[in-house]
Formats: sequence, structure tokens, C-alpha cells
Amino acid sequence: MAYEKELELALLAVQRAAILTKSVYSSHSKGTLTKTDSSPVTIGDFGAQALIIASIKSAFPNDEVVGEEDADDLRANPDLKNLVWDLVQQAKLSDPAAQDKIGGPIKSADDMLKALDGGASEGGNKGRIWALDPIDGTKGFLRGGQYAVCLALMVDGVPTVGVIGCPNLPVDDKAPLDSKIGTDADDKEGKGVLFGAVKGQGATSRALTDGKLEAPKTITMSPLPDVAQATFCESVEAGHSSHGDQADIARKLGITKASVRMDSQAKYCSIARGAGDLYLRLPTSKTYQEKIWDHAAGVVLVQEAGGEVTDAYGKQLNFGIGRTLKENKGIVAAPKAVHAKVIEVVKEVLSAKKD
Ligand SMILES: Nc1ncnc2c1ncn2[C@@H]1O[C@H](COP(=O)(O)OS(=O)(=O)O)[C@@H](OP(=O)(O)O)[C@H]1O
Ligand SMILES: [Mg+2]
Ligand SMILES: [Mg+2]
Ligand SMILES: [Mg+2]
Repeated sequence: MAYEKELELALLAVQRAAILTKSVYSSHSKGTLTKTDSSPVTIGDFGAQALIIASIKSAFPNDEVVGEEDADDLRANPDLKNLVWDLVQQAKLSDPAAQDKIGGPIKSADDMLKALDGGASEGGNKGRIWALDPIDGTKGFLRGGQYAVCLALMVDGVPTVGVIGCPNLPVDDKAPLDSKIGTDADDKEGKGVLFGAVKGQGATSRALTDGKLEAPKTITMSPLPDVAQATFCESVEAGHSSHGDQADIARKLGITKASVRMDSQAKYCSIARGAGDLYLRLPTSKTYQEKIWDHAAGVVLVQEAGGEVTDAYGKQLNFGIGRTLKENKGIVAAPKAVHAKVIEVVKEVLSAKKD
């Protein structure tokens, strides 16, 4: 199968990084800093990015990576660097063969910084470029909500392989998607899912482990004969997507069920496995550009589970023009059969707002 090696590498690399993020999640000190855009970053984000880029470079040294983080803060703060280096050394897959497949341990703190800085690609529509979000939903990670470790391979600007680890989602995909799953998460017994998809080959989920990969299970979106019956997912943070516009859209579609608010690409994962149906992300500002690492993996997953993902105007997402989706505004993900109907209503709501 095409991209078999890339998928396995991505699944194992995300699984190893999740060992690190879980250890930070359950520790009271997360080494949180505030970035220049006022968003938070933790020692978990830095460690997970270093581990995943080291894995990619061990298997595919010529591939580029667009990663959210870089090593500047760690170079400026040796104590913080040492904290991350300790975590990185501790995070290893329990199965030696699996650990070998992703290049073994990072050899030194300097190599760790180099790996962390390996995510500086400017992106583009030529060749193989990975999009990496080491912790998506950092605010959820800090709050005790959902978060996700997200990795996608883009080929000539098209998301082609997508892998997402969700340490706080229930493994059982029949678990009802209620607000508790979104905002009162934990990574204890029965939690932790690893999603994977390759363009043209379908989407899967399996339990997240700390060693070998479990056997995959095919996932699909729920059939949704009547859009009024939909459950829709949206961001927790009101600053990240417009809850007001999303409520108007839901009302116009006849949706009566309450939305499920959850952080991170766990929203894409949930609808891809039929726990929830729609993901609405309406812009809150005219200037914010969505980052490719916040969407690339989730888009492959939803497309391969039978869904369609566009921007809020129904325009195809263009992942091949840099680190952001600057040609697009907002995100709408829905089962193929109802996507056009949802976009029609989204456009109505957006045009009613025009000044
Ligand atoms: N203003 C604004 N508008 C839209 N999106 C923004 C904005 N600011 C940040 N971000 C990005 O949102 C990512 C998290 O998205 P979520 O859907 O998980 O948001 S939320 O935390 O549930 O509200 C989050 O990803 P992480 O930084 O990886 O957590 C950000 O990249
Ligand atoms: Mg961030
Ligand atoms: Mg993110
Ligand atoms: Mg992030």
C-alpha cells in the first residue's frame, strides 16, 4: 500500500510523543510560557515536537517539516531546556522494535534543540512536507480538557497521511459525545485513541499504547439523513471560533441538540468516528489566519471517513501556500451528503452580518 511506511512512522512517533505529553498532563508543573501571540506553550509542546521531528528525520531525512514550535525559548532558558531534556529521555516506546523504527532515542540535548528547530519549513506545494502540531489545544491541555498530538504528511500541498493521538478521548467510539468528554477530560483507564488515515485508503482508530501498535479498526462518519438531527462540535474558546454565528447556523438548520465544545482536532476525530456530525469553526476576526498544523491531519481523517471539509464559504482549503491557510476563512466539516446544505446556511448567516 502507498504510504505504508509513512503511516507507521507517524503512528509510532505520535504514540511516543503522547507518552511525554501524558506525563506532563498529569504533573502539576507544566512549564508554561506565553508566546508573542499571547497563546500558551508548555514543556509538553517542546518535548513532543522534538521527539516527532527526530522520528521523521530518522526515516525520511529529506522531508521538510512545518512545526508550530521552535527552540528559541529553550536556548534562552537552560533550566527549561534541562526540564524538557529530562522528559525527552524518559519518553520511549516499551517495544524495542517499535522504538527502533522511529530512530531510537535522541542522543543529546543539542540534538533535541536541533530537532525542535527542524519545523521551520515555509511550506508550499512542492514535494513532501509534514505539518506538526505537537500539542493542539494547549489551552485544553492546561485546563484539563481535550488535546491532541497531530501529524500530517502533505504531498505537493495535499494532506495525504494524517495521524492524531487523543490521550483524553474514550477508546470506545460508541461512548456518547457529551459535554463532559469535551471539558472534563481525563486520561485514566479506557482513555486514549490513535487515529490514522491515508488518502484513498480510509480512516482507522485504535487504542493509544506505550509500545506496539494495536490492530486498527475502520471508522466512518455517521449517516445523517436529516441535518436537523446533527450534533455539532465547536471550540471551547470563544476567541477561536464564533459561538454566536455557530448557534445561528445550527438554529437555521433546525438543530436542537446542544453543541459539544472541545479543544483541539479531537473535534475532527470525533465526527470522523460518528461521535458527533459537524464541526463548525466560524472566524472571530478578519485578520486571523488558520495554521496548517491545526487542520491538515484532521482533514485527511474526516475526508477518509466520508466527510467533506472546506472553509466557511465552501472553498477548498489550500494547504500549499505556506504555514497558514491564508486564502481561507473558517472551517466547515460535515458528512458529504449534507455539506452543501450546511454551507448554504453558513453563507446566509455570514452575509447577514456584512457591514
Ligand atoms: N484567534 C484565533 N482564532 C482561531 N484559532 C486560534 C486563534 N488563536 C489561536 N488559535 C488556534 O486554535 C488552536 C486550538 O483550536 P481549538 O479549536 O482547540 O480552540 S479551543 O482551544 O477549543 O478554543 C490553537 O492551537 P494550539 O496553539 O496548538 O493549541 C491555535 O493555533
Ligand atoms: Mg499553540
Ligand atoms: Mg493547534
Ligand atoms: Mg499546538
